[in-house]
Amino acid sequence: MIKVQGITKKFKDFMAVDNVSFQVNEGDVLGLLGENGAGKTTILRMLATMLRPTSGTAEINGYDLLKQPDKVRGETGILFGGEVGVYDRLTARENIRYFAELNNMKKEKVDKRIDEISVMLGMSEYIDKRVGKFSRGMKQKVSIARSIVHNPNIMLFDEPTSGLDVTSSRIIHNFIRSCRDEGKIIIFSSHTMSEVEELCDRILIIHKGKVAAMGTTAELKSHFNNENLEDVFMELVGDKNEL
Ligand SMILES: Nc1ncnc2c1ncn2[C@@H]1O[C@H](COP(=O)(O)OP(=O)(O)OP(=O)(O)O)[C@@H](O)[C@H]1O
Repeated sequence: MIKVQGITKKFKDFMAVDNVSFQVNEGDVLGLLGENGAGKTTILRMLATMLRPTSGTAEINGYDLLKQPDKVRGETGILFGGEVGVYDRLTARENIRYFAELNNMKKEKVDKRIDEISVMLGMSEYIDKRVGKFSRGMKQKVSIARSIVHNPNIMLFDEPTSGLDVTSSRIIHNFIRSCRDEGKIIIFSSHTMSEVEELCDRILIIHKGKVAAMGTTAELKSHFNNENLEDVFMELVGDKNEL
C-alpha cells in the first residue's frame, strides 16, 4: 500500500507540490492527470526517493519514505523521461543487466528474467543489439525493461507511452494490466485521457501542485455530471476565460 501524507515540494519560493495526500492499494492503478507543470513528475520523483519533500511524507509497502529510502527503492521500479540514462554503446540486454546488478539481482537469474521481459515487451529482435541506433520507442522499451527487471511491487511511470506507436503503447498497456493482476501497484502520469480512462482504477487530477479531484472515472463523471473525462478535466483545470 502507498499512503501519501501531505507531501509538499517547494523550489525556492515556488510551490510545485502543495500538501498532496492519497492512498493506493495493492492491485490498483492510479493515473495522474494534470496540465504541463502541474506537479506530476515532482510527485513521482519524491515517491521514487529522487527528490526530498519539503514537508510531508509517505509510507510505501510499510516503509517510511524519509527514514527507509533504500527499502523504498527496492520496492519500486521507476521510469522517467524515456531514454534518459540508456547507454548507447551497450546492447539492450547489457543496459538492462547493468540495472539488474545495481539492484543486487543474482547473476544466474538475470538473463532468464531479461529474456522473459524481452518477450513480454516485444523486444526479442533487438535485445542483443546496441541501443545507439534504436528509435525513441525502442529506447523507451529498454527503459521500461530496465525499471522492472528486479520485479518490483510498485511501478512509478512518468508518461510511459509518450512517443510510442499504437502497437508499442498497447504492449505497455497490457503490461500494466498484467502487473495489476499480479497485485502490484502502478502509478503513472499521462496526457492521454483514453489511456487513463481505460487503465486506471482511480484518477488523481493535479492542478498547480494541488489535488483538484480524485476518484474512479465513474465517480468523477457522475460528480461533474459529464460523461466525457476530458470535459471533466477541463472543468477542473481549464482557464474559464479561454474560448
Ligand atoms: N528542480 C526544479 N527546480 C525548480 N523548479 C522545478 C524543478 N522541477 C520542477 N520544477 C517546477 O515545478 C513545477 C512542476 O513540474 P513537474 O515536472 O512536476 O510538472 P508535470 O506535471 O510533470 O509537467 P509535464 O506534464 O509538463 O511533465 C513546474 O513549474 C516546474 O517548472
